[in-house]
Amino acid sequence: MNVQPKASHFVNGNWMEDTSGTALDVVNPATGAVIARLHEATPAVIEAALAGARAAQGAWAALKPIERGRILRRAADLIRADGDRLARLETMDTGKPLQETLVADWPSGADALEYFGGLVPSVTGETIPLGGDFAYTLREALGVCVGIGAWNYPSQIACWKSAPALAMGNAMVFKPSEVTPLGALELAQIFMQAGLPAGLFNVVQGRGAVGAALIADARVAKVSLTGSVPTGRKVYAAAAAGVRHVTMELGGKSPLIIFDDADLDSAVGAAMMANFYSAGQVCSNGTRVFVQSGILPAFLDRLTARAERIVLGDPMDMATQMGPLVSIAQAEKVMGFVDRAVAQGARLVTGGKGHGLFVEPTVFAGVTDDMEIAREEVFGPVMAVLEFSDEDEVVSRSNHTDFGLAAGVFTADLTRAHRVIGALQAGTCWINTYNLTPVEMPFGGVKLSGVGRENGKAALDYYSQIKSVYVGMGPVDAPY
Ligand SMILES: NC(=O)c1ccc[n+]([C@@H]2O[C@H](COP(=O)([O-])OP(=O)(O)OC[C@H]3O[C@@H](n4cnc5c(N)ncnc54)[C@H](O)[C@@H]3O)[C@@H](O)[C@H]2O)c1
Repeated sequence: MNVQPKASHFVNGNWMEDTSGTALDVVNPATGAVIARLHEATPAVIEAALAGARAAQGAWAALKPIERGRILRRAADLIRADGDRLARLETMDTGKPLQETLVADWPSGADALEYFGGLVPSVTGETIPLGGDFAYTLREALGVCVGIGAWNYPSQIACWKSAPALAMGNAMVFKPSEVTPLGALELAQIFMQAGLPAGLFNVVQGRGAVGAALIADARVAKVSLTGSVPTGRKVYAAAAAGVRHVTMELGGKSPLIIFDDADLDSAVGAAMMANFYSAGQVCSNGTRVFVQSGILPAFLDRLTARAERIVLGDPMDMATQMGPLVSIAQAEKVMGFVDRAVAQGARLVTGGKGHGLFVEPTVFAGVTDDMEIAREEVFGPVMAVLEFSDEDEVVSRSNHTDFGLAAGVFTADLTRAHRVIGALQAGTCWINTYNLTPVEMPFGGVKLSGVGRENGKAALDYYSQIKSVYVGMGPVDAPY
């Protein structure tokens, strides 16, 4: 399958190339082969993208919302009609197994386009009676929005950001992760086929400096980043200089709490989904698995048996359940965490070996709160199991982190489930399941894990601003 795009960038409705930009080779993580050669955006490309977005946005915002929504819903249909090819491309770009990319990545992106396309015509302002006079509010677009993506769900991220942005009448300049640049270019083609006017969705490639150049531009009203906390700090600070709106979807070290009375198989299944899906490269992963003492031996037995059956291999093979990590740098980083966890006294229950970009599903037990493996985001298939005895203790230990992206609770006692969720400092929570992120549900973090929400009705608030209009109905009574 030839995946070399016609050019590196998609700007103002056309492919755009500038070979004076630094080379950007796209590597298939499973084979090591260079599958596409791109160039980073130069100042000329960035200027063309921002100018095109600025020029197109006003007329787009002036359309009836139902007309904008129709184009997004058409884009969703086009994605679904081409689902197999798009999934293969995503697998070649990321290394994630086809059995995942067929159901999770582009399909979730299509859901977002359909959802926000259908939702936006129902967005209204309010009228405020003031005793004769009255006020009303309008929800207006922000203008030009910049989206910056991570490499773990590149196409889903591009859709999750562009769908609410475009629905509300904004234009977007999207910079994919330099590690996975291909999916966003496909999305740009899909939007054009669906009838999106030129200039409203632009893709520019590049490393962090290209993202930084976009954010610094005075034409930009908002930046939405999916990335790590260190990058989030930089992007947030740069956006603050121009007082721009932000959405920050950052990292996590989320707790998954399993009480003695939980259904064992469901809890084990969820813990695996929370650590091994996408080879552990999921921001909301429940990487601190707190297990109550009474169920711990049975939990570890069942978990080990199931983890050792996970099929690692060629991600294009439908039998493969776990592919390589996205890059050799990421694999080396993950193996560094594994080695240090052993050195710090965590008990390796299963896995622990790396084979190039492939890392075995790994479980550590006997993990204590102070170990690095319990404090830092690993972003690989590495689960840390921590023992606890009572509810107050586990809530306090769960919250003992600067992150706050997600959390999960497994128990048969529903009162306890809601009580514990109420006490956890996390933006996205699950009871008796884990890592399900339907587009209807707001998603995002608290504390260092982020600001703002993607998905759900809430996301539209983050791509719009309120205009208040006071209407005077009588003579003006001036004191002078
Ligand atoms: N909360 C979420 O929704 C979510 C989802 C997926 C991934 N993540 C997080 O993303 C991280 C993994 O992704 P990554 O390694 O690609 O993240 P990263 O922070 O290294 O990069 C993210 C993006 O930011 C860009 N960037 C880097 N420096 C920049 C700068 N100074 N200005 C503007 N842009 C800049 C990168 O080029 C990339 O496109 C993990 O921490 C993970 O938890 C969060």
